[in-house]
Amino acid sequence: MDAVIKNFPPHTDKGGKDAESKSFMDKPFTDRPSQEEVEAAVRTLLRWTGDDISREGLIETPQRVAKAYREMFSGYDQCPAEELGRTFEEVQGYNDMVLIKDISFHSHCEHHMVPIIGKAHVAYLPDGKVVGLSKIARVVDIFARRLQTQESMTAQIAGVIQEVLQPRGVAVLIEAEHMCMAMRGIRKQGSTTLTTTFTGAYKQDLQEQARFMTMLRDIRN
Ligand SMILES: Nc1nc2c(ncn2[C@@H]2O[C@H](COP(=O)(O)OP(=O)(O)OP(=O)(O)O)[C@@H](O)[C@H]2O)c(=O)[nH]1
Ligand SMILES: [Zn+2]
Repeated sequence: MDAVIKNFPPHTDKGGKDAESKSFMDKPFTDRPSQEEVEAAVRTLLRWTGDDISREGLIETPQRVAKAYREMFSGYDQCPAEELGRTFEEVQGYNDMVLIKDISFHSHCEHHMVPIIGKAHVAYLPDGKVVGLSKIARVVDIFARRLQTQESMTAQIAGVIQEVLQPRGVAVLIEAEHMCMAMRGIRKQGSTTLTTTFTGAYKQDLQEQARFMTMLRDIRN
């Protein structure tokens, strides 16, 4: 698996503006440690909690955590652009908004590595072709299963859809609760953060933006 990942350009190898703008399209380069190294690191963290790593309930925890991390961070093994590669043109000339709302996701904040739990709402204005609806949700999941800030994730989702599908515009709204603000630190439960990214017509035309927001709101009420 690692060999496959390494065939993709490293995301740190930004040779210029083009390379940077395409960086979200590739699978990030990861130089993964061995299973033994990961399990040792988890044992260190367990000791950091103050618990006894030799007690029965914790013996297999390092192995379980390593497995859970591979699942929760599987987005590093996937290329979001690939998911959008298959499009459909036979849609009877439909070129109005396609809105996929309430795409639930779990991510992890890159500052504290604790969960971000939220929903993404994604709309685009087709330009002659549409993409399978599930593929939009797959793109959300791929970016969610990486270490994130909510701002980056919002921009990445909009960016890859705009770049690969080339619609007239993309609108992304994410609403999420950050556990690093609820479980620790400031400890504010129930506070939600909203972020938006608009491209193309959604950026240029405030009426299109308003239509997106209205459709989200009206469907809810
Ligand atoms: N902008 C942004 N900030 C985030 C996100 N997730 C977490 N944060 C914030 O990242 C900041 C990190 O701040 P630091 O002062 O470096 O770290 P800290 O001492 O743990 O901060 P506190 O959470 O205030 O205790 C915090 O204010 C978090 O609320 C995100 O997705 N976007
Ligand atoms: Zn955080």
